[in-house]
Amino acid sequence: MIKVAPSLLSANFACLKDDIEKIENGKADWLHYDVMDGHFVPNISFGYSILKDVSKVTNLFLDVHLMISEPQKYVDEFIKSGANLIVFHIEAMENKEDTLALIHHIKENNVQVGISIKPNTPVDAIQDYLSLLDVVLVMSVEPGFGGQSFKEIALDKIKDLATRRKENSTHYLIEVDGGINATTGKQCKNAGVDVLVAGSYVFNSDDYTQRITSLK
Ligand SMILES: O=C(CO)[C@@H](O)[C@H](O)COP(=O)(O)O
Ligand SMILES: [Co+2]
Repeated sequence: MIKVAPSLLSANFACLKDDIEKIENGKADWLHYDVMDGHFVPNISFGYSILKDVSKVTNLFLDVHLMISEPQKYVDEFIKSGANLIVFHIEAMENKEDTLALIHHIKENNVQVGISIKPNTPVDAIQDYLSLLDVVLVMSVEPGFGGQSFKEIALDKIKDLATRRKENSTHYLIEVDGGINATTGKQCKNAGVDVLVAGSYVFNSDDYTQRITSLK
């Protein structure tokens, strides 16, 4: 069964607790938490203090998507604030040594680890890390904003990641993020995705449960 991870970026920040309860009651599997620093991406969202408060009002698995430069500098704060999964961008890393150190650091803290790739980054850029990852996050929009249109290039990457996983007996989940609705969600499902992130499709609706169900 596919997992659905509503992105809190499209929630009403003045009533976060209510919106979180609604998606939890609506059978969301994960809560996707988008962190933006105004440097790696041209937008600013929320950081670890809000994550800490969020973690106190939900039992949902907290999927933290770090769209920040130098993720190694801040990762401990997100670990302390209740992240269950930390996903960082390969484009934010300077070299292989730092990338491996960050992966191992997150794992040693008993938090799951993922790497994300932007639409123009090939799967080959993360080939060396695939066996170490719990999640690969394929961006189907340029990171930075909710409400954009799905880029089809993500479908080939999902298929490619599913093939590589089979060939190499690795275990990562394939997650897709950006422009997901019932139609694009189905395309991703057919390509072999495991986790659908959906922001505006879920939260710009009067019935979150119906939207989550339609993705499953
Ligand atoms: O990481 C991001 C955007 O950078 C996402 O998680 C968005 O928040 C998804 O929003 P929709 O495209 O589903 O509206
Ligand atoms: Co995201």
